Amino acid sequence: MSILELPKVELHLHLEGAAPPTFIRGLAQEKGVPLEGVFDDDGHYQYKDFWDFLKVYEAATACLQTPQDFARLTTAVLEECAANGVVYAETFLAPDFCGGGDVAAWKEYLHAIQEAADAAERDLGVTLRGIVTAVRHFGADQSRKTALCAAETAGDWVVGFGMGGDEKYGEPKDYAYAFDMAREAKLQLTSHAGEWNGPDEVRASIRDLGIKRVGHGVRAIEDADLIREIKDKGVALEVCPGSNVALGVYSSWDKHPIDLLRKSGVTVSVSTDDPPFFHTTMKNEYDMLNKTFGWDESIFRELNKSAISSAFCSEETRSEIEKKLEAA
Ligand SMILES: O=c1[nH]cnc2c1ncn2[C@@H]1O[C@H](CO)[C@@H](O)[C@H]1O
Repeated sequence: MSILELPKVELHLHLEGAAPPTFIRGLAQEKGVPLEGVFDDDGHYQYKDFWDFLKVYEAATACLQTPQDFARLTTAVLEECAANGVVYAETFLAPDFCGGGDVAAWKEYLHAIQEAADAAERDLGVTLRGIVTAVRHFGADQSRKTALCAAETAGDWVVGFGMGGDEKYGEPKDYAYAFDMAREAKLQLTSHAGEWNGPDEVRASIRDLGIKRVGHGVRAIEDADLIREIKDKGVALEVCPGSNVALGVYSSWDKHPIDLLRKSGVTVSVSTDDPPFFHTTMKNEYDMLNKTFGWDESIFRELNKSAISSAFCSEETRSEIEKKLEAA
């Protein structure tokens, strides 16, 4: 089987960040929302660096205003996932963009998102689960509101709690209260770390937030003790190589540490992060990993098996997806 056609598991996907540009432009036009500076002349998302990317991301998200808009977004994103052979995805959902952290409003948005996801599972064969996500640069107070939204909707579908955004803002321990609240609600935990900051950020996030997965985490490669700790604790890294190259964390694919991380025995998975922003897809990630590091079918099969084993879903869902992976 061609590696591009393999069934795939994707654990690190921001829902708004996966919005196709045509979808955002259509919605902005419908609602009369100006989108200055969001797109270049060719209609692609444009940004100067990571911090500008965060601003453009938030500007594009401004035209997503109702639960129905998020339902349509979910459908558009899952169509892309299915076209790339993704059979299971976990997506970051930010209550900040879905009612501003108000629990009642969040429940309405979530209901709409879940309905669209159920339809896509039925029609396209792609299973989605949600990770409610705080945005770090919105601050620790806001992260508590987000954690309350997460705790109030924790269950079979909202399976995790996480944090994304600017890791140069504050410190992991500032967000410990939010992560504690989520843990008490039986949510599984992940946080972005070691994308822009170095190994100490990953170490502090594992220690102070009790996370079992790290978003990116790639800069852990700079510290052999940390690599040992990550393996000992069974922490898995959600690696997004195309994102890291597009944003300039690494200057080219051949400088990316994913192959070294895998060879050192760290559990890694592969995701697209915010695919249209980074001109990537899951098929493109596989293609580039194959071309750059010679990853073959057996490595990709191994990768997907270990990704589903570190997924946050129920055991029942996990074994259904495992069957799908084995059947192909
Ligand atoms: O590549 C990334 N690195 C760090 N944070 C990100 C990235 N992509 C998106 N977000 C953050 O996630 C939030 C929504 O889930 C976005 O608001 C953005 O701050």
